[in-house]
Amino acid sequence: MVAIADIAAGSTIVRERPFFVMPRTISANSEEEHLRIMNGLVDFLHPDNKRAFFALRNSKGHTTSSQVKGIMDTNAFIAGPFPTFPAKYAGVARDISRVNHSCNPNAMHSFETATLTHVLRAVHAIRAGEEVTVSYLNDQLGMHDARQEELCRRYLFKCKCKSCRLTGLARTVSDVARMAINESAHPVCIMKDEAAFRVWLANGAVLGPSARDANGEHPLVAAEATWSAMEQEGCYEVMLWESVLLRLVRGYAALENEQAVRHYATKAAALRMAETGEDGGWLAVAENPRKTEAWAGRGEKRKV
Ligand SMILES: C[S@@+](CC[C@H](N)C(=O)[O-])C[C@H]1O[C@@H](n2cnc3c(N)ncnc32)[C@H](O)[C@@H]1O
Repeated sequence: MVAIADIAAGSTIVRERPFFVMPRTISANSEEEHLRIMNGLVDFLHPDNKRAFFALRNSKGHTTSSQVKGIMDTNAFIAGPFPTFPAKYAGVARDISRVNHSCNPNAMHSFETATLTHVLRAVHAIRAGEEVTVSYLNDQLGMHDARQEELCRRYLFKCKCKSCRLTGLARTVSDVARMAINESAHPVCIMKDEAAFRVWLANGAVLGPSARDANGEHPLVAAEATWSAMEQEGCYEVMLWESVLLRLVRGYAALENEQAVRHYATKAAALRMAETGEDGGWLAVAENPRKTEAWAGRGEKRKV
């Protein structure tokens, strides 16, 4: 899929009802039952949709028991969750199923249970003519060889994305950056960084911008390094990105750096929009940094 116009960060690229949605597994050891249901659902499609379904790529070829299964295994995306049945669901769609994979993707898709639609949104600004990509990986923070192994095992292709085409030192730099993001995303690490940041923030008005935190680091320099690694690799780890951006916004608000607060709050708004379709209150912060709690906190400290 290629963008035919410039697309703003966080905005919707495609919103699409899947041909159908079904549980990814029916129950253990019931491959036959699963196949029977899948074939039944395809038979039931409107002829136009059935043609479009069979026009989708089948990368599994003869390695699967049927063409329908091969197409599903190649193209299905996660759907749900649905409140009625606690299983993982998969959906397949005419356009969204055409989106190629990148280990440094510029879009992400989510599923709206209320409207039964797949939504594809931009993670950052995409220019007209650029390919729109998502990640197929379970572990996007894996290093080059691990990513290639997962894509080859699950989808039988050798990834040719920008990150996978890196060689030599550039590949090592990318692998090391992903490893660092992975470490920062560990819940213990997030909690430790947050605790150190809080101490720094509490003393912020006294310590000033060059102060070190309880870890011996400047918390904003550390958070900025993590954020720039995430941007470089296109890996916005769910557990991590919001805590890092929140730290940057609060920290720069404490230092009364309006431009930096705007910058990071705008990034957070776009990522929240890409994930959920809502900005999570980040746009209000970007519009008025002086109204944030951390800004007021520093003012209060000064009066003491
Ligand atoms: C869901 S389909 C994507 C749409 C497909 N390119 C098409 O033409 O319909 C997935 C298949 O596209 C190809 N593909 C997707 N991303 C790729 C990538 N980064 N590098 C190489 N092939 C890729 C692989 O053959 C993969 O099995």
